[in-house]
Amino acid sequence: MSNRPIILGIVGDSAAGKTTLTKGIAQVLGEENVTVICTDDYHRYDRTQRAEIGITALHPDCNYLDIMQQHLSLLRTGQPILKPVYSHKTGTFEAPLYIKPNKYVVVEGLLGYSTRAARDAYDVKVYLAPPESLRASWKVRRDTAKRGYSKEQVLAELEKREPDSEEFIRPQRQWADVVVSFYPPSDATDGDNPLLNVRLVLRPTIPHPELTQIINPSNPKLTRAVRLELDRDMGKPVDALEVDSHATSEQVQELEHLMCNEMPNLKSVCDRDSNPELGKLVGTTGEIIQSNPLALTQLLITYHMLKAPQIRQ
Ligand SMILES: Nc1ncnc2c1ncn2[C@@H]1O[C@H](COP(=O)(O)OP(=O)(O)OP(=O)(O)O)[C@@H](O)[C@H]1O
Ligand SMILES: O=C(CO)[C@H](O)[C@H](O)COP(=O)(O)O
Repeated sequence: MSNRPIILGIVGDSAAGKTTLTKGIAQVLGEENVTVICTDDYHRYDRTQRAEIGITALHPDCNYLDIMQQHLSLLRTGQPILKPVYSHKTGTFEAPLYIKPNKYVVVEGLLGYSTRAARDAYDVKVYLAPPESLRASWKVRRDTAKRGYSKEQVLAELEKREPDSEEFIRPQRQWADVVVSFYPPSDATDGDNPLLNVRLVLRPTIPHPELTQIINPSNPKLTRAVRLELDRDMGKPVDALEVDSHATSEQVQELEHLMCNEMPNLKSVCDRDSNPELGKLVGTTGEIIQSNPLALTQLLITYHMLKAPQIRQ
């Protein structure tokens, strides 16, 4: 089918930032063009049952991965699904939802790359890997504010989940085309809420924008806060692009133009005036923060979504 939806996967551990990044991408692509699927809806057991059985939500046996896989295959060919619904508010299941895929589908969750058939459904695969200490602080803040847990409960849950994180979640990093790690700068002074840098691991599994100009020493202005280097990730050679939080808008825009000039469709996205939400984040006290590393991450992923129709079989 030539005009099937383009499917983006965003996988990572709990509170790694999947929903936050998904919202940013959907905003850039136009909410009306995007169907968002959270794979938490494929949990096999509700919260009480999980506690009784002594299984964590991260374990493959705790999820209907076969049904998730079937649904991904249906969405890939543009067909509708009847999706289960899990509520984080109540910890129980609600009535299923009829979902017809839009032009773009973003599938975010814990175990999206855990089977070969599921992995085959995506056009672009992203894995989120913040440092564990940052993820823990995000999880404490989010679960106490929005999911009705105490700080002690969240910390105990993180400890209980660690073996499953190690066995089932983190190995999925190897399947990603892009690994995104937001991290605090080494000289961060802003308590637990510093503006974050980003490191983007670019695997040669999809064609990335031509960015080698960045490592050209004739452009030293760009190399300070924006760096591209050759590296290894899980033993395999990769490019690693780093953008510091103090990169100026001018520096970031130079990088953006390298991407945007290659992709005519992306030009309208790159225009900050028509996309004022690019890189915007809600801070701890509800304040709006502008993050250039986030803006660039959103743009790179959007680049791949827009480019996917040109390279799909
Ligand atoms: N790029 C970021 N910069 C700053 N804070 C972030 C960023 N991404 C996520 N956070 C913080 O981390 C919290 C958890 O993020 P989010 O809800 O997106 O995680 P998730 O991976 O979708 O979690 P879950 O799988 O448990 O639903 C957010 O409420 C936000 O406070
Ligand atoms: O890791 C998670 C992903 O969001 C959740 O904790 C998991 O979905 C279980 O949900 P709950 O915390 O509501 O019991």
